[in-house]
Amino acid sequence: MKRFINSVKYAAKGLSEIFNTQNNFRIQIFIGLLVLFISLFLNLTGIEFLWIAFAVMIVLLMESLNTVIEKIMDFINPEYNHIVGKIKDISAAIVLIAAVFSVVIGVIIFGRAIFNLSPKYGIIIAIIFLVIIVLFSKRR
Ligand SMILES: Nc1ncnc2c1ncn2[C@@H]1O[C@H](COP(=O)(O)OP(=O)(O)OP(=O)(O)O)[C@@H](O)[C@H]1O
Repeated sequence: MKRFINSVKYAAKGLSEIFNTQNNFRIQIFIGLLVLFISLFLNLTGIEFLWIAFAVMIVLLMESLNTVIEKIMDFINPEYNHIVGKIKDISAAIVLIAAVFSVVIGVIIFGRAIFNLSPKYGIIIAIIFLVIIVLFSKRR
């Protein structure tokens, strides 16, 4: 039991490290709180609440992963390095994909609950995102 409590303590230290050093994490927590709070006032189904919770948490998870990767890279190679730059860029891309996924979930669920919008608009956003990746990624 003591070991479990210690693990929770270390995890809490990790969380406060991310919170104190990452501006994006703080913004994502603020937006997440707002989204979760608003969802309480909407007539959502259990599954929709689940997707909203998932959307909020997946961004925080990926931002934490991004922070870990950045810190590892800074530790093993503090100097400017082309490969380090690429790894950090890809790590940032992971967060972006999660964020767009969350927006898609939000548009589908909030769109229906607030504006009676078709879920297809969420899919259209996902299509636009994927098309942008294809169009703007220059092949080398
Ligand atoms: N050591 C490095 N070598 C090459 N490019 C780097 C290096 N460090 C950062 N970069 C470039 O700068 C971008 C931002 O990196 P940085 O580590 O500052 O992340 P950040 O998103 O600003 O996070 P944080 O504010 O938490 O440090 C990277 O995606 C990469 O393109």
